[in-house]
Amino acid sequence: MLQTHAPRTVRVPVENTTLTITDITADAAGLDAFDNHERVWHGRDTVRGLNAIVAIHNTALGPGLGGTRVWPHETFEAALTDVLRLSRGMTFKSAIAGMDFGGGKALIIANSKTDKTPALLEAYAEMLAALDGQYYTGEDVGFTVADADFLRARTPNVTGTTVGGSGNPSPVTAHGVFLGVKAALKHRGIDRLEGVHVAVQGLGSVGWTLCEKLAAEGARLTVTDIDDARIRQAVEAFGATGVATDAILPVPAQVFAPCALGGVLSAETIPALGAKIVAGAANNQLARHEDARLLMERGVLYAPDYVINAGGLLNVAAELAPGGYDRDATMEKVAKIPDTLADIFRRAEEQNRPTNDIASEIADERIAARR
Ligand SMILES: NC(=O)c1ccc[n+]([C@@H]2O[C@H](COP(=O)([O-])OP(=O)(O)OC[C@H]3O[C@@H](n4cnc5c(N)ncnc54)[C@H](O)[C@@H]3O)[C@@H](O)[C@H]2O)c1
Repeated sequence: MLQTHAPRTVRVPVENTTLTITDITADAAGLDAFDNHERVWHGRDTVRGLNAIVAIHNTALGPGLGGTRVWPHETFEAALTDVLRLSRGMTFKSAIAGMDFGGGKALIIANSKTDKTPALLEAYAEMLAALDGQYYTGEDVGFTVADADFLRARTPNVTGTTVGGSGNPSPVTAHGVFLGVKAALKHRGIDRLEGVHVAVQGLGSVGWTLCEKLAAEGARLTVTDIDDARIRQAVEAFGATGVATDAILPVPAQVFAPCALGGVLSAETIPALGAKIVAGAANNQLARHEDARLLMERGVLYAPDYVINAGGLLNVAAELAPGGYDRDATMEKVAKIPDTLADIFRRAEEQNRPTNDIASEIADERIAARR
């Protein structure tokens, strides 16, 4: 297993570069989302257009591992809040999946369709290299396998590459979510997908593959995306019903599968939720941890996001294991996601507590044991 590199001062600015990397941990500590992050770095290169944050939450179990998101947040504070919440989630995701990695995440503030130039990625590769093993990255929203390969040719701290063999993590994430949807239905006494109505929000890499799997077993789909073309494709491919983005939450489906961005379930939106199960891929589905209690009080079974969507992380982490990527061994680990969920659902019910309380307790115990 990899050696943990404690966060420390990075050797930047590197000679002959326009990149600067600043430790902004103290600034980040002022935000609600900070939650004792070990280190937060800001990489800036005005010449090459890089404006990136790398957040390292907790390295008790190993170096920070988490994808790079490319998203054009309107303010730096919004970006920082997003990356801090995502990074913290990675700590829990790794811990509960039994992995020897810590929580980390990166966010490049940019539009992935228009701003993600080779020069920007070059600068980002320099930033990752300078962090020298504190943080390993991979795909997330707006960051593709091709981007990962581009970085991997310049720095070793990159997973989810064709070079390392694991490639795109999204199909593996989707498979884990699919198994998780079934586990949630099973907990509610439903043993087959045929005729089950699932509302899917977001038809990107994960959401689309999830729809394929659900449709193949006879589920009835209602779908949405901000991209109308994607909705039309899903209507054609799966016989799905397409709805506007603001109409997905109230759909009276059995399962709501959020597969877009985070924060969709909040005190404001939960009263409108039509489904009695929430099981999807998106990270940080709840606006606040406490919102899981609102779901529980409404009789909604919530599959904690970082438990159900751990497939992709298991897949990319396998690239870093001794001996390299082993697909069969990885899929065996993914196949345990429904067991973990079933255990969480059972304990939550017995103790009359929200499922995410139980999940974070299990993760905390593992981190504390290592300390
Ligand atoms: N890709 C993975 O392996 C992986 C692993 C774990 C978690 N996740 C999480 O799952 C989610 C989806 O990831 P992805 O890789 O499929 O991303 P993606 O970028 O391929 O897809 C996201 C989709 O959501 C759509 N979308 C954005 N905002 C929307 C809105 N308000 N309403 C409806 N649709 C909207 C986008 O148009 C896009 O089609 C993200 O939250 C990501 O962090 C992904």
